[in-house]
Formats: sequence, C-alpha cells, structure tokens
Amino acid sequence: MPASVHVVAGVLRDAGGRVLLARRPPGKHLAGLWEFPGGKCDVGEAPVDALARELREELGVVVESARPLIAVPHRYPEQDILLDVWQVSAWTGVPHPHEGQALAWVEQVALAQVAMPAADRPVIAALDLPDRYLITPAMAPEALEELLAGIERACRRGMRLVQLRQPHWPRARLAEAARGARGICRAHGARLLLNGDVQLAMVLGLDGAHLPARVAAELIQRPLPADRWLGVSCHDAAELLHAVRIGADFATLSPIFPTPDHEAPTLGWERFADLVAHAPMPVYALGGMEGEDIDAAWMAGAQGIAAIRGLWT
Ligand SMILES: Nc1nc2c([nH]c(=O)n2[C@H]2C[C@H](O)[C@@H](COP(=O)(O)OP(=O)(O)OP(=O)(O)O)O2)c(=O)[nH]1
Ligand SMILES: [Mg+2]
Repeated sequence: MPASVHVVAGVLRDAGGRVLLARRPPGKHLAGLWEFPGGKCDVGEAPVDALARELREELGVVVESARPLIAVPHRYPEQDILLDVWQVSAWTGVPHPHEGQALAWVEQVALAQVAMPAADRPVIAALDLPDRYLITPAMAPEALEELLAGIERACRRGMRLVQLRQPHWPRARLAEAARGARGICRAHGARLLLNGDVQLAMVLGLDGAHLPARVAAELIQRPLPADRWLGVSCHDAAELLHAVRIGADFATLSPIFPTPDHEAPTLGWERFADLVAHAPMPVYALGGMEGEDIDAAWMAGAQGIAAIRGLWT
C-alpha cells in the first residue's frame, strides 16, 4: 500500500466572502469535480511552501498569510490522501486559470450543493463552523434567567455556536431554557445545540444536538437528519472513530489542560495533534481553553476552541 499523498489546498475569498473553486480538468483523478485550488506536496517540502507554490502555479497569486483550517485523511479506491486545507487570509494578484481549469467564486452557503470530491465534505463543515464553541456552565434550575442573560451576553460578544448543557435539570425546565436560548441565538445568527437529548432538540427545532461520549456509544447510526448539526464529546482515538462512524459533523476532544472539575489525564497539544490528524472532521480543543489559545489550537489541527469558563465571561 503506497503511503498517503499529502495534498495542500487554499480557501481564497473575494470581497463578498465568496470562495474560489477550480474545476478538475479531464483526464485527471476526479475529473470534472470542483476543488479548492492546490496540489501535492513535493518530497521534503513544508505544507505552507507547497501551498504558496501551488497557488502561484495554478492561479498566479502570491500567498501573504494563511493558517491551517482542517486536514482530512481520506481513502479513495486509487489512493489515500491527506487533504490539508488552509485559510488564505491575504494574497496578492488576481486569480487566473493558469492550467486551463474553470474557476468560479461560490457563496459559502451554496458549497454543499456543488459537486466536490468526497474528501471535501468535512472541509465544508469546517468552513461553516465558527472557531469558538461555548458550552454553558452548570447552574441550578432556579438560575434560568441568569443562564439566558449569559447566553445573550455571549452572543453579543460574537459567539456563534452555543451548547446548552444542564445535565441535571428536569426535562421540562431544560425545554423552557432551550426555548429561551433558541430565541436569543436566532436573533444573533448563532446556532444552538442541546446537550444529550436529540429528541428534545428536534421537537424544539434547535440547530442540533451534542452528545456525551457514553450516549454516542449506544448509537450505531446518525440520530439526526442531515440538516441538523451533530457534535460528539471525545477523549481518545476510539471515541473519535466512533463519532465518525455515526456521522457526527464535528467533535470536541478533551481535556487539553487541567480544569477545576475534571481529573482525567490531560492530552496536551502534541497528543491532541496526533489524534486529530486521524479524524476526518472538525475537532474543537476542550479543557482549560481561553480565547488566547486559538492560535495554538489551529496549529495543532483544531477547528478552534470549546470552553465553559474561558468563553462565558
Ligand atoms: N487540490 C485539491 N485536490 C483535492 C481536493 N479534494 C480532493 O479529494 N483532492 C484530491 C484530488 C487529487 O487526488 C489530489 C490532488 O492532486 P492533483 O492531481 O491536483 O495534484 P497537483 O495539483 O499537484 O497536480 P499534478 O501535476 O500532480 O497532477 O487530491 C481539493 O479540494 N483540492
Ligand atoms: Mg492541483
């Protein structure tokens, strides 16, 4: 079995936020499908250098600044690849099809409808998800108003993905909180996921659910329709693999650092990076995370950070 081929690709946006796609020419692997511009790393070439070279060769643009978005390991019948996609935040030049390929600027929301290679599916999820994921702190059921006020404040500060987590609340009270949080999140264009209760999330028309590892372990297939988000809490390679098997859209992986209420051994960035490298989906770093950890999280292959305390205040 030949080793997997390392492919780098770039996400370039125009002033309106549309994303640049290129069409794979006839005669090539996956001909006719639309891709993020890029190509194979040369032997010994650093990914960021390969990215700059490929975008210069294929489009004639010069990369000024880029950061890793997601690396997707994928197995095609012909070959295994690692699709290593970067957000190109600054570049110079005007993209031209230097290799005769068709180019198109596509709205982010339309990406899911475009015919793209199978390895690109998690990339579209990664583009759609924000880089910070708020998990609500544990509170007493009497503190519902305080909980909603905190969610409102977080949304005002720009939080766009919120997990409502109150595992010890009576279901009726949780439903009440979810209805309140739903209105707040909608008003701010944020997504609201409910921890642990897929059925309640569906009944209330929330954006999706987030499952603890032990709940996910009971499932053999995706419990939600494709138009909802499914997140899963993971702590090791086996749980990540299971999350992929049940069709999760993303995972959290924890704990990176110690936190006051968890005693589990910590992963640290190195182990985190190892585990994420094998996961074909966006993964948030969780456990002791604060806003300033985002860069380290990106460098370790994360979608971004998830946190309770670190994002609540
Ligand atoms: N550039 C790019 N390649 C992708 C994407 N998704 C995906 O599965 N691939 C696959 C298709 C190919 O098997 C491989 C990229 O190889 P390639 O043939 O384009 O490589 P290259 O640009 O260096 O071109 P070549 O001269 O080696 O033919 O990665 C994507 O979004 N962008
Ligand atoms: Mg190419």
